[in-house]
Amino acid sequence: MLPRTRAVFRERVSMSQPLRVALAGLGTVGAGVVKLIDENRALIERRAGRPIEIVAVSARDRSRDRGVDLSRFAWVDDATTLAASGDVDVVVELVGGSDGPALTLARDTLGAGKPFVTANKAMIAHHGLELAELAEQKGVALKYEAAVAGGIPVIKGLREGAAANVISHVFGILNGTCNYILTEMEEKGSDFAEVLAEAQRLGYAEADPSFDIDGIDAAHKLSILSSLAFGTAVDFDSIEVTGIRHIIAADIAEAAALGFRVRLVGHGEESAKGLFQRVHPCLVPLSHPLAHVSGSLNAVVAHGNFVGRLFFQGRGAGEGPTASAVVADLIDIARGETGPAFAMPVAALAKPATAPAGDRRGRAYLRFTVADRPGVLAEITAAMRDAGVSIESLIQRGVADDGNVLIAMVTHVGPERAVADALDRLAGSQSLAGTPMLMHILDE
Ligand SMILES: NC(=O)C1=CN([C@@H]2O[C@H](COP(=O)(O)OP(=O)(O)OC[C@H]3O[C@@H](n4cnc5c(N)ncnc54)[C@H](O)[C@@H]3O)[C@@H](O)[C@H]2O)C=CC1
Ligand SMILES: N[C@@H](CC=O)C(=O)O
Ligand code: NA
Repeated sequence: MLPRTRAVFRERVSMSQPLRVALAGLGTVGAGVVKLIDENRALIERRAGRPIEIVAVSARDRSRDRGVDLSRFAWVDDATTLAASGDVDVVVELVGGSDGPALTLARDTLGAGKPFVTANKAMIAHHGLELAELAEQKGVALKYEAAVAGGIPVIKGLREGAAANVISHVFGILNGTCNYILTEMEEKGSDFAEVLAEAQRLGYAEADPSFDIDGIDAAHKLSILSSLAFGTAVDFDSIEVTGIRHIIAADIAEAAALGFRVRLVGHGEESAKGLFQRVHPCLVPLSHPLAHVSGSLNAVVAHGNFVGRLFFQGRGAGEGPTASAVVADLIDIARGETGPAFAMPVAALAKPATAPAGDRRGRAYLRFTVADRPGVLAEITAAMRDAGVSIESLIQRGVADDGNVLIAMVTHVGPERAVADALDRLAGSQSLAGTPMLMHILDE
């Protein structure tokens, strides 16, 4: 054992050495990290207390022009070998995918006792607890600020800033692609497919964009946020997930006529009934701040028992904002941070039961496309009456090109199970020309 003065001296020396970074994945985010470190190098060194230097990179295609000079870095064909390299202090994974090379690299890096940074919410949602345990055993950091809400420092905000609070709710707009699509449809009346293609071009969408539009990406992020907010084990499997695929332009127009905007919202709540988590398109009243979160912006709201309501907003996707979060994690590591990856050590995380959705109360939006004949509206309202659902407002639009009529309504506050019951009563009705659309209303 070194005498104390020599140990302190050795630590000072290593803290003044550059932090040597290996980067796996040079797509939207990876290229952004290279650009950010190049542009803000001097500032980062002052803030981190030591230089942060990329020393090795790996991607599928070596020849692609990414707008950055890669010739100064060692090129590695097999990213999984980066973990074992003696020249690398920390590995950054920006490849994606919950399993495969990303997971191998995470296990190998942490297993080798090196810190690991990732933007990969799919991997953290599915394997975060295992990786966090490994990081704890090895006494190194597992960091993933970019994985939730891109550039917004919401992981830090909940894990550190709000750490002294009991948090009862966390909810927000967690997918930039969906928010961009919904906003463009609302503002320009654009077509869904056309806007999705633009979101892909801008680098917002996942490799498989169905993860975005079917709500899976938002669910990955929600599972992580809930864990941080409530001190519970990450629980992706119990999340109820509905995406935006079935929203039509008329829903957006009717919502606007009724005083709402449509947003994909991830919602986590912990109560005596257990943990409730849902991702679903919601109608958000214009008076609510989330209604004004547009384009690729994300926002997260959390309620703490001492701090009150917190509202985080910023860019949730894209090269610059995501790189900003990745490099912030590197700065923490350069400063010597090694705390638990989640709200507390993995063994201390609670495992609550799943709270039943039907017990919840609220208002709902329902849209029916129906045949234009007498008695149809009466049939729908009778199903509502029989299920105990009270209607607050209702719009019926005239005959469309296909001969159908659109009926949109907002219910009064009531149990969600009653609305589900009304829809069950109408299932198979000859009057309906398509599956009804149900969206809950965000009233908190
Ligand atoms: N694009 C965005 O706005 C955001 C992305 N993320 C996450 O960041 C990660 C990266 O996303 P993007 O940069 O958008 O993806 P991308 O598809 O643009 O880039 C992926 C990169 O990984 C490389 N790659 C693929 N397989 C590889 C392998 N076996 N070995 C080495 N490299 C390999 C590809 O060649 C490419 O350079 C994903 O986990 C994504 O979910 C997180 C927040 C925002
Ligand atoms: N595909 C994601 C990217 C960031 O996480 C999104 O659209 O939000
Ligand atoms: Na973030």
